[in-house]
Amino acid sequence: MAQPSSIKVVEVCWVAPKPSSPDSASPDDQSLPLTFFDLLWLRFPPIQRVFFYEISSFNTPLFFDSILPKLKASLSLTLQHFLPLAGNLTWPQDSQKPFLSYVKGDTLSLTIAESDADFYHLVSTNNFNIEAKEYHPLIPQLAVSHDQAAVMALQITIFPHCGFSIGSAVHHAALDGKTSTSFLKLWAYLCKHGGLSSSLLPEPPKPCYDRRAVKDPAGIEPIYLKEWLNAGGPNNTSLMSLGVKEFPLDSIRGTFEFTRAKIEALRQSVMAMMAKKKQQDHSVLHLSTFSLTCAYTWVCLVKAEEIKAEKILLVFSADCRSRLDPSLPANYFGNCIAGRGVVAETKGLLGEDGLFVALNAISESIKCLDKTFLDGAETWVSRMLNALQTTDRVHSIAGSHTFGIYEATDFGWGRPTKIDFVSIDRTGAISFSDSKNGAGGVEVGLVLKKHYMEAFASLFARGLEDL
Ligand SMILES: CC(C)(COP(=O)(O)OP(=O)(O)OC[C@H]1O[C@@H](n2cnc3c(N)ncnc32)[C@H](O)[C@@H]1OP(=O)(O)O)[C@@H](O)C(=O)NCCC(=O)NCCSC(=O)CC(=O)O
Repeated sequence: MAQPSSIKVVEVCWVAPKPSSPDSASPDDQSLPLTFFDLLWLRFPPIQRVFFYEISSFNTPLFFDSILPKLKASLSLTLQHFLPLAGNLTWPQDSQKPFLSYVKGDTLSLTIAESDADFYHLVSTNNFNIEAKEYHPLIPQLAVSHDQAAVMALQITIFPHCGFSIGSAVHHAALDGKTSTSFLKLWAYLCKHGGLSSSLLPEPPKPCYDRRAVKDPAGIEPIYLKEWLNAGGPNNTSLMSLGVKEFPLDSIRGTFEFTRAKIEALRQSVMAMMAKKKQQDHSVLHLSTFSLTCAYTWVCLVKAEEIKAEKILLVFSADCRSRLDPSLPANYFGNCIAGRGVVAETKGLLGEDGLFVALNAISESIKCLDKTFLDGAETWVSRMLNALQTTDRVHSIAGSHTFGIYEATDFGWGRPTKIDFVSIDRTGAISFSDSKNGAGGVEVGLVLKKHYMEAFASLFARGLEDL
């Protein structure tokens, strides 16, 4: 394990969105209602991520004289298009429901810190000795009170002679993974290209704030509001996060890669398995990159954790932007995801055909998505609140390999050396992203107790070797 390290806050900056014209002092106020997709996450703790950048000629004067001014100026320009991120989620006493609000003068909190931790230890991927808590000092606090919560906070941490990290904390009621990734993509693009459009690379799209297209004929919104108002006391309009189970303190982080070749080999082996079983209709399984990598990871995890329960639940999100009728644009700002619960018998997952069992369950859920993605949506908040109170292990997926996060977060000093989903140590989720090594690979991240991580690592590697 690493030596204890210390972190020093150098400065807390308040970054304002850049005015759209030199004459205006700051952008106009903006208020945005929450849809039922947003309200689902109202009292969910922040989503936390960290991005590490290694720079060969890095030194502290270079950071303060050149890198930081560019990061700040491009952040201010990006916020011009993402005003709610500089604002707050608020629930005034006289308002029936909370909403997002940006008012003139609102700013985003950007903390600048310096760490003496071993950068190379923090970015290592195959030693399985990064304690989950070692990333916590790299993440800023998101200011939350009963009636107001910051939407986003950022922290840039310098590692002298090595590079820096960018840590983010984001309120999930304001935006989902697709929108938060689009913010990072635009920030990185504007920083790299000095705020100018590049003729070679198109500028990432700006967000769309039109919420009229999100229809709620089933009246899900009042159901969610009632659930939240009754959570933790009657008529409770508090925005404070509800207690989430902490993961054991001795948990460690692990990152695992599926190369494109291994994903293909996995697909071929499943098809061969199906042929052997004389199930000629290959179309019954949805053999996408996601379902294959998700099923494989799930089976390894159930085996590694020696799950004893009779059945085990896996929850993943489906992006509904293109699934709604009429559809929402891909750049729709906010939340537009539906939770999908998949249940499988633990015995089946642990058996010889475990991968097949997992794939079957995941495929079924994905195949009927277009018709049923909002079925049971009225119970999502109550189910989430129940899940918070049970001790049962639920496996879930955070992020998506389709977001292309490694590829699009080069701020001008190269792609990230490592990206991690810090908050999975609280949620116990499996994080998904594109692979650091690119080429169509997928990276999954986990936080587990050390002996489970070692078991998982061995199962993961052995299974792929055998393909
Ligand atoms: C439900 C799904 C997971 C199912 O994924 P699948 O890949 O199995 O299924 P799919 O129908 O999307 O795609 C099937 C195959 O078609 C391809 N495909 C799909 N759409 C395509 C398009 N428009 N053009 C070209 N190809 C396309 C896919 O690449 C895949 O091929 P191939 O086999 O090559 O792959 C996904 O559709 C989805 O919604 N993903 C986004 C989930 C998400 O938003 N997560 C973040 C939650 S928020 C969160 O977690 C917090 C945070 O991140 O901050």
